[in-house]
Amino acid sequence: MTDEREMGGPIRVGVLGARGRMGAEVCKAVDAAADTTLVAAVDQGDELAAVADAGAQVVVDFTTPGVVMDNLRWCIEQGIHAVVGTTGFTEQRLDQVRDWLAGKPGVGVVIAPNFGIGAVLMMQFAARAARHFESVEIIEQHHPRKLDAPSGTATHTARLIAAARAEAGLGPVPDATADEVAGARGADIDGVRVHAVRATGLVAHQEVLFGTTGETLTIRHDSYDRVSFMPGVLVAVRAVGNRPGLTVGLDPLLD
Ligand SMILES: NC(=O)C1=CN([C@@H]2O[C@H](COP(=O)(O)OP(=O)(O)OC[C@H]3O[C@@H](n4cnc5c(N)ncnc54)[C@H](OP(=O)(O)O)[C@@H]3O)[C@@H](O)[C@H]2O)C=CC1
Ligand SMILES: O=C(O)C1=N[C@H](C(=O)O)C[C@H](O)C1
Repeated sequence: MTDEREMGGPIRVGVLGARGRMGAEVCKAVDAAADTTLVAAVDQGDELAAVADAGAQVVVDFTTPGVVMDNLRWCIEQGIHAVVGTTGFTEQRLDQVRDWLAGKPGVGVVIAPNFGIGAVLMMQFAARAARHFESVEIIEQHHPRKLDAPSGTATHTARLIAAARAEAGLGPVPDATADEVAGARGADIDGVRVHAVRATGLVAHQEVLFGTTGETLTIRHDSYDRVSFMPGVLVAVRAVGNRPGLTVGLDPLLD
C-alpha cells in the first residue's frame, strides 16, 4: 500500500459505481483536480481487480447498500484506502468494517452519509439544537430513483439527535397518536420520526423541525446538484491515506 507522499504524485483514485449518478460526477471531479488522477472506473459487471491492476491508492465507492460491504472487504484486503458514500451503514456494519481494518493496520476508510459541506453543518446544528426542544421530526426529500428510505443522512441525523436528547435527559417526543394508518407518522429511528418524500425534480433535501412551547426551529439543507458533494469527496480522498482505521462522517476532516 502507498499513499501520495510515498509516490510523490497525484493520488491515484479508482471509482466504484462509476456509471451511476454520483460515480460519474466523482470521476469528473477526480479528473479535474490537480492533485488526484482517475486510474480506474468500475461499474456493475466489471472486475474489481481492475482497480488494483491500475495501482489505485484510494477507492471511492458510490454503489448500492447490497454490494458495498463486499467492495469494502476487498479494498481492505488489497490494502487500498476507501472513501464510501454508499448508504446502509448500520452499527453492525461499521463494527464489521472495524474488524476487517484491525487486520490491516495502515489502511484508512472514510464512510460519510453525506459529503455536502452544508449537509454536514445541518447535522451538526441539529445535534446542537436537539437538547433545547421537546419535539423533533425529520423530513427528507429525494429524487424518485433513490433505492433506500429513509436516507442515510436522515438516519444519521436521527441517531445524533437521539444521542443528544438522551444526554440531556429528555424523554420521548410527545405524541398522543392512538389510531394510526401505517406509515402516517413516518419511520421511528431511535425515537425520532423520519418522513421520506420522493418526487421528480428533487435531488437531496432535508428539514429538521424542532418544537417547544411557543416556537419552532427549522434547519434545512438543499443539494440542488450532485456537484455539491464533490468538495467533500475530495477532502476525504486527500485525507484518507493519513487516517488509518475507520472515520465515520466528514466532521473530523473539516475541523
Ligand atoms: N454520501 C453522500 O454524500 C451521497 C451518497 N449517495 C449514496 O450513494 C449511493 C449511490 O447513489 P447514486 O449514484 O444516486 O446511485 P446510482 O444507482 O445512480 O449508482 C450506483 C451505481 O453502482 C453500480 N453498481 C451496482 N453494483 C455494483 C458493483 N458490484 N460494482 C460496481 N458498481 C456497481 C450501479 O450499476 P447498475 O445501475 O447497473 O446496478 C450504478 O451504476 C446510494 O447509496 C446513495 O444513497 C448519494 C449521493 C450523495
Ligand atoms: O441517494 C441520494 O441521492 C443521496 N443519498 C445520501 C443519503 O441517503 O443520505 C446522501 C444524499 O441525501 C443524497
